[in-house]
Amino acid sequence: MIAIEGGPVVTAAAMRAAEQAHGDLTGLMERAGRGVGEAVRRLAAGAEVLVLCGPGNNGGDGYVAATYLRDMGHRVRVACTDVPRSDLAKAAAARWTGPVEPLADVRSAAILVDAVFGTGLSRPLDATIADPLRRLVEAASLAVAVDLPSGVATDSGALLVEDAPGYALTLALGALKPAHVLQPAMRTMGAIRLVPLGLSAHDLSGAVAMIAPPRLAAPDPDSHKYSRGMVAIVVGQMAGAARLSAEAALRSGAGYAALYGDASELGPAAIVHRPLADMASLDDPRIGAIVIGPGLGRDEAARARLATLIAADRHPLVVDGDALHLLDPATLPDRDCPVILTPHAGEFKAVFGEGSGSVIDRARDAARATGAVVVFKGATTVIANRHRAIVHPGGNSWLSTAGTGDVLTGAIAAMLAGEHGTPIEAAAAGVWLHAEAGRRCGTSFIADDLATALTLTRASL
Ligand SMILES: NC(=O)C1=CN([C@@H]2O[C@H](COP(=O)(O)OP(=O)(O)OC[C@H]3O[C@@H](n4cnc5c(N)ncnc54)[C@H](OP(=O)(O)O)[C@@H]3O)[C@@H](O)[C@H]2O)[C@@H](O)CC1
Ligand SMILES: Nc1ncnc2c1ncn2[C@@H]1O[C@H](COP(=O)(O)OP(=O)(O)O)[C@@H](O)[C@H]1O
Ligand SMILES: [K+]
Repeated sequence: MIAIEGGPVVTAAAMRAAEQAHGDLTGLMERAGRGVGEAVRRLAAGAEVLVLCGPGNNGGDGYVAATYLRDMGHRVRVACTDVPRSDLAKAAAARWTGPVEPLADVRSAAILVDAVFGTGLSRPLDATIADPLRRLVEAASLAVAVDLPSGVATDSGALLVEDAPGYALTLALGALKPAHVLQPAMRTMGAIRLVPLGLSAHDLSGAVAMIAPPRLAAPDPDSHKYSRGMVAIVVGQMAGAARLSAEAALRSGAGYAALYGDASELGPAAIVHRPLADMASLDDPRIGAIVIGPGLGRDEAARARLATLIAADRHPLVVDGDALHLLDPATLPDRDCPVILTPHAGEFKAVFGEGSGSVIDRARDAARATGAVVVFKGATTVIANRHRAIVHPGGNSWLSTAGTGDVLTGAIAAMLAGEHGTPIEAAAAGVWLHAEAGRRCGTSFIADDLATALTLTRASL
């Protein structure tokens, strides 16, 4: 089992293609089943294991794992939902010489290994499988899913079973699949670990990757406040939101954060306040990124300011909150300066409509249509540009409190202004810092605490 940070996230079809490109299908199943067997053996500590096998290759992995456990002298029983149907599963089942019990009334065991369905699940589970599976998972003291919990749709993360039971551990085979990073599937999986199968990075070269911690260097010895990145924030009707973004930008490492507009002088004294008589005030070439949207309001003045900034095309932009409701996405593709859009689900729908597929698919489609970096926020956050996507599978659900999105906007703007990588890398760095600050904040914190925590989060890198 190896770390999964930065690794690929691969759809069912791409996984099958990688398997074909590899060629040695028997070898892959051997490695998968053995990897599962080794992990289960370590965790089972001698307790009896029940392996449930389905008709396809997921079931084949189960037969290989059961055979390995038996050969190691472990107490193991096998039950099946159906006879093996794929050639690989037939060959694997033939090497299991013990009894195979029918699923319906099989006795539970302390350790349950679910190898019923993996990436080949094609429709909802019917009750003849779902009911005994749920009973056995719930009766086990440790339930382990092989590749995916049976009942989880690989590419969308949807649940194709009612009252899906919860597993302690899911052993992803070869690579993570979208369901390993998407809700509601993820909440049923317990800890997720990867069993490497030796598939080449080239064969797995999906365009979607798990987020990894950013590499953020300390300021150069000769750095000054502007070289560290200057962030300008357009203030609208609710100045508090803009202040949160400004504080987050500074605590993420920006050297200078200025609020442009009518803001009260509340908040950290380090935040600079400037009037916004006309948009020419934002022509300052030292500005590295402009934030527009947090607390902006949706009146005509706000709409005009956004349109002016987009048309001017003079600075990188981070467009959030209210500005997303005022945005005409058709104005984006021809810009030279990067644009990062940070919608939550409601804002995403307002700009791009419902879209189709998973949040990964929808974010990628939006990025392709606009040329912008799209940060689709939610329990899982997807950061996409025209060519690739980076997924943050969330973490602390206490982030669901007002103002945390404004903090994220500031963190992303700081990374963009500080030129921490390409725009998609800057956006991903901001998302990572924000989530890690959220993890450090624990429970029932407020957005102000989250902004404060960014300083120590940055220090941890
Ligand atoms: N890719 C790789 O690199 C590697 C992949 N490996 C493993 O292969 C797994 C994928 O195997 P797979 O393609 O055979 O699909 P799998 O999940 O076993 O199910 C297909 C079977 O289930 C059936 N079926 C489907 N839904 C059903 C339902 N609701 N109710 C009832 N039946 C249903 C379906 O029947 P059908 O839809 O045709 O009627 C078919 O018979 C993957 O997750 C991993 O574990 C590793 O071994 C090695 C490396
Ligand atoms: N359940 C959750 N789990 C993890 N992160 C979450 C959850 N809910 C919200 N977040 C994160 O919190 C932030 C909320 O942003 P947003 O909805 O724009 O809030 P606001 O508009 O109040 O600032 C986003 O970064 C989002 O990814
Ligand atoms: K499974």
